[in-house]
This record gives sequence, structure tokens and C-alpha cells, in this order.
Amino acid sequence: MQEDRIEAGNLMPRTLESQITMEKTPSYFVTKEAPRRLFALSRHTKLIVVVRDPVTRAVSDYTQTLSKQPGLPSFQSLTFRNSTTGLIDTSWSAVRIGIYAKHLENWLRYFPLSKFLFVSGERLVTDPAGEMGRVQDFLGLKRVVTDKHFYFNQTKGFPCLKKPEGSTRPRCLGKSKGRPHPQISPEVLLRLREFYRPFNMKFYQMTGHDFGWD
Ligand SMILES: Nc1ncnc2c1ncn2[C@@H]1O[C@H](COP(=O)(O)OS(=O)(=O)O)[C@@H](OP(=O)(O)O)[C@H]1O
Repeated sequence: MQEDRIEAGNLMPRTLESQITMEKTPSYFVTKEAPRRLFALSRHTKLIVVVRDPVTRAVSDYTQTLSKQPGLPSFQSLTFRNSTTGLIDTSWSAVRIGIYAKHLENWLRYFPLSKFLFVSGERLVTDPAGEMGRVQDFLGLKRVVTDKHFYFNQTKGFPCLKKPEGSTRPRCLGKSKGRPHPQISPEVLLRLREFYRPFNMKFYQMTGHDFGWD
């Protein structure tokens, strides 16, 4: 389905001169054929990628799958191909997706770096208005969304919108965003952190931006 959407440009809504069409599919970033297909469809497309610490991302991904499949094996058993040697299972999608440098390499074969904006998932939580400012600048929009639009909701533990479009009431993201994560042994997290370090360094180098994950 997702691939059909990208391939069949005519399925995208028609856009007036004054409008921007946006499409959000997280899996495009990690889909091998996506850059080629998007390039064929529209080589002038601007690309926004939200990235967070790949270790936390893996745990978040696992938490999401666990909520749908309660009988899922432990995070630890899925992380390691061989627990004695500590060999990481890079075929597990929760691990593979966080190797951002590899995915970006695939995209850079078609799109120059100037077409990308990398949004920090961490800063999106600590400074949503700041990150949204960067997004609006990148898209060539007036800075309409500012800190006036956000407040920190203590119960949710995340920033929420004071007054979303078409509503008079504040709104937080849904229950599936910002769920508590299961406790994972510090040794497993450390091993994963070591695994990602060289890929993170490469990613910082490629993007010219240190995301501070180490
Ligand atoms: N404002 C606000 N409210 C709630 N959650 C927030 C917010 N900003 C960022 N986040 C983080 O977004 C994470 C979920 O986003 P995903 O990338 O998994 O979403 S998506 O399913 O790919 O669309 C989600 O991850 P988890 O904490 O693991 O649930 C959040 O940490």
C-alpha cells in the first residue's frame, strides 16, 4: 500500500500554488526502493526525518509491538543473535531501523543533503516550538507555530497543543505515544549503545549535526 502511494503520484491530492502537500510514512526512510520511487515521482520533494537515540527507539519499537503481541519474547532475546558472544541481531527491525547512517546512504544516492531536514526526537519533546521553528523555516513558511501553541502536560509527561486547529480544547497525542517502556537490563542497553556508536558517528558526520546520543 505504502509503495503504491509513492509510485502512483496521481493518488496524491491536487495542490494549489499556495499549498504544500505533506505525506507521513515513517517506513519510507528504511525502505530500499523508496528513494528511487520518490525521485521518479518528484525529485524536488523536501524530506523531513525525525530521529531519536536508536537505543531508546528500539525499546520504543519493542514496546509498541508488545502492546499488540503480549506473548512477544523478551527485548534481550530479540536483540541478540547470540547472547554468549553478544552479537546483535541486525535483522530484527527494531535494531535495523536505528542504523540511520545506512538508510541515509541509500537516500543520498538520489537526493542531496540540502533536501533533508533532520528533526531531533529528543528536542521535539524538550523544545517543541524550537524544532517546529526549524521545520517551518525549512519549508519556507512563516513561523506560525510558536511556543504560544504548546504547554507541558504533567499527566501525559509530554508537551501538548493548547488549541489545535478547529478545536477550542487542548489536545495531547494519543495513548500509543509516550507509553512507559519496560525495564531493560543496563548491560543490554550498554551493548546496544556500543553497537550503534560508529553508526551514530557516521550519521553525525553525514548530516553535520551531533544529536548527542552518546
Ligand atoms: N508531545 C509528545 N507527546 C507524546 N509523545 C511524544 C511527543 N513528542 C514526542 N513523542 C514521542 O513520540 C514517540 C512516538 O512516535 P512514533 O515515531 O513511534 O510515531 S509513529 O508511530 O512512527 O508515527 C513516543 O515514543 P514512546 O515514548 O516510546 O511512546 C514519544 O516519546
